[in-house]
Amino acid sequence: MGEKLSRVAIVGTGYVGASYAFAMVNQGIASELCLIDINREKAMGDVMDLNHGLPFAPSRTKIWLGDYSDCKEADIVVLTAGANQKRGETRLDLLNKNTKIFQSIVNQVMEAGFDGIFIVATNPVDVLSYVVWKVSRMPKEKVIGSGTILDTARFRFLLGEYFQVDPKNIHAYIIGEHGDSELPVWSSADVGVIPLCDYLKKKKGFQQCDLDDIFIHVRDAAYEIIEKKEATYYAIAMALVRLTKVILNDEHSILTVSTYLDGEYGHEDVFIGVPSIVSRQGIKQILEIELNDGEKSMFNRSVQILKEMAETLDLKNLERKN
Ligand SMILES: NC(=O)C1=CN([C@@H]2O[C@H](COP(=O)(O)OP(=O)(O)OC[C@H]3O[C@@H](n4cnc5c(N)ncnc54)[C@H](O)[C@@H]3O)[C@@H](O)[C@H]2O)C=CC1
Ligand SMILES: CC(=O)C(=O)O
Repeated sequence: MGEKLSRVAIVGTGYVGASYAFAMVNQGIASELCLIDINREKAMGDVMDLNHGLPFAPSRTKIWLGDYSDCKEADIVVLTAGANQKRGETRLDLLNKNTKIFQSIVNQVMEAGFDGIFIVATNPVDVLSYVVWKVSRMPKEKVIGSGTILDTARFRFLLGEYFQVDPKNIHAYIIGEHGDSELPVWSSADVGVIPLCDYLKKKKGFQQCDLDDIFIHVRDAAYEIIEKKEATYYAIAMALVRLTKVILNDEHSILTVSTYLDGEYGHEDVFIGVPSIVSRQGIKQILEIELNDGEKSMFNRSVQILKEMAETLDLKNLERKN
C-alpha cells in the first residue's frame, strides 16, 4: 500500500509564506506543496529555489506553482497573502485592505471545491479568521487562525531565558487578540510542575517587575522586529509548520490558536486566541482555563476590541451566496 499523500496549498508567498514553505520542506511535513500568489513570477522563483534544495531535504516533496483549482485536493490551505504592517502600523490597521483580498481568495478556494482545513496567518489574524469562516461557510472547527501561538512561543522563550530553564518546560500562555490587547495568564503559568508564583517566591533574584517587563517585550516584539528589518517571518513560519504537523498527524496537541467562541469564556461569535486541542478534524476542543478577575477583564476587553473591528465590516455582504 502506498503512503497517504498530504497536500498543503499556500496562498501568498511573501516573507511569511515563503519562509513557511522553506520550513515545511526542511522538515518534510507534507508530500505535496502548492504555491499560489498573485505575483506568479515571485512564486515561480520560490518553487524553483525550493525544488533545488530537495536533494538535501529529509523526504521528497512535490512542489509546484499552482492555481486555485489545486485547492480541491488540498488537506490544508494556508493563507499568508495580503498586506503586512509597515512601521508604526498596528495589525488592526490592515483590516480593510486584507478583508477585500481575503474575500476574493476564499471565494476562489471554495469554488475549486476545497473541503479541508483553513489555516489563517494574515493580520489582523483573529478578525480575518472570522472573515474566512463567514465567506467560506466552513464548519467553525475547520477555520484555524495562528492566534497567539507565536506570542506564546515568544513568552516561553523569554521566560526560559530569565529562569534559565528550557522553554519547552515553561507552561504559560498568552491569550486574546494577536495584538495590542493580548494578555499573559500568569495565574496558571508553571515552571515544570511548579506554579510560577511559587517558583518566584522560592528562588532568589527573580521578581514580578521583571516578568511584567517580559510580557511587554512579548506584546511589542513585532513592532521591534519590524523597526529593525521591516517584517517578521521565521518564527511565525515555524509556528505554522507545527500547527500543520499537528493537523496532518492528528496529534491532539494544545495550541493557542484563534478559534470561534460559542459560549466558552462567556463569549460568542468571535475568533480569538485560546488554548485548544487541535486534531486532524481541526479544533477538537477549547480549553477553558480558570482566569483570575484581572485576567478576565483583560480578556473581555480583547473580545470587545475584536468584535468592534468585525462590526465595521459589511459581514452580510461578505458571505458566499451558494
Ligand atoms: N499571525 C502572525 O503571527 C503573523 C502574521 N503576519 C502577517 O502575514 C501577512 C503576510 O506578511 P508578509 O509575508 O510579510 O507580507 P508580504 O508582503 O511579504 O507577502 C504578501 C504576499 O501576498 C501576496 N498577495 C497579495 N494579494 C494577493 C492576492 N489577492 N492573491 C494572492 N496573493 C496575494 C503578495 O503578492 C505577496 O507575495 C501580513 O498580514 C502579516 O502581518 C506576519 C507575521 C506574523
Ligand atoms: C507581524 C506579527 O503579527 C508578529 O510578528 O507578531
